[in-house]
Amino acid sequence: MPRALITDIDGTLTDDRRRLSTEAVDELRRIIDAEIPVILASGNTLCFLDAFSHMIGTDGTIIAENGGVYRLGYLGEKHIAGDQEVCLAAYQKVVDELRPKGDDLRLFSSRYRDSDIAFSRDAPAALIKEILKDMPVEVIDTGFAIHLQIPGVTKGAAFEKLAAEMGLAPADFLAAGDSVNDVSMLKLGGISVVPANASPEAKEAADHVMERSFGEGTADALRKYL
Ligand SMILES: O=C(O)COP(=O)(O)O
Ligand SMILES: [Mg+2]
Repeated sequence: MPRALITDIDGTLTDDRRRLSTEAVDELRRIIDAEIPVILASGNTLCFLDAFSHMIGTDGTIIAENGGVYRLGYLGEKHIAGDQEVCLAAYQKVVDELRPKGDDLRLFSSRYRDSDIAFSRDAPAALIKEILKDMPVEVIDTGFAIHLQIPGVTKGAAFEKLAAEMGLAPADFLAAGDSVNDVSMLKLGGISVVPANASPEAKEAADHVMERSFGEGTADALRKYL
């Protein structure tokens, strides 16, 4: 049985409007009080995750920017992976191509990002992938934002490094996620679960698809496996 948790946030602990599930928070606090280690893993920024970690009560062990940034505890070294300059050049190429056609592509929290680029879903990811097909970037549509990240910089890659720093193996973890940016960590978890709203790729990568959606489905998984 798992003895640690790694969980995504948007769509896994929240609903589709990013409203946090109080049921999920109650279950997280129960396992935190049982001294079960928790990694928060998100496409959001480090400062978002620091605030979230304090409000939930975890120890600040986080993966941000889909694995572009990760850190053990609040005081651990802030590891930065990838190359934001390459992602920025790719974003500019997309803007040059699509803004004249009226697509907005608003940047999300760019001043607080160290590794990736995230922007609004104002154009289909498939079109953005086509525009960037000759550039060394991954286009990741999480359902909440589109991210540009360097190949190999994933939540799963950061998960392996953080677990080692924690003296644990990925197989010791229950892994919970909802979207394509969680597949790499779902495949590494000892038991992987997704709520009913998860994307097809995430459902494919998971061991169990919960009956309920969003944070309530994840709360059911935490109750069942931790
Ligand atoms: O940042 C996003 O696009 C989605 O965030 P998540 O990884 O917590 O679901
Ligand atoms: Mg998510």
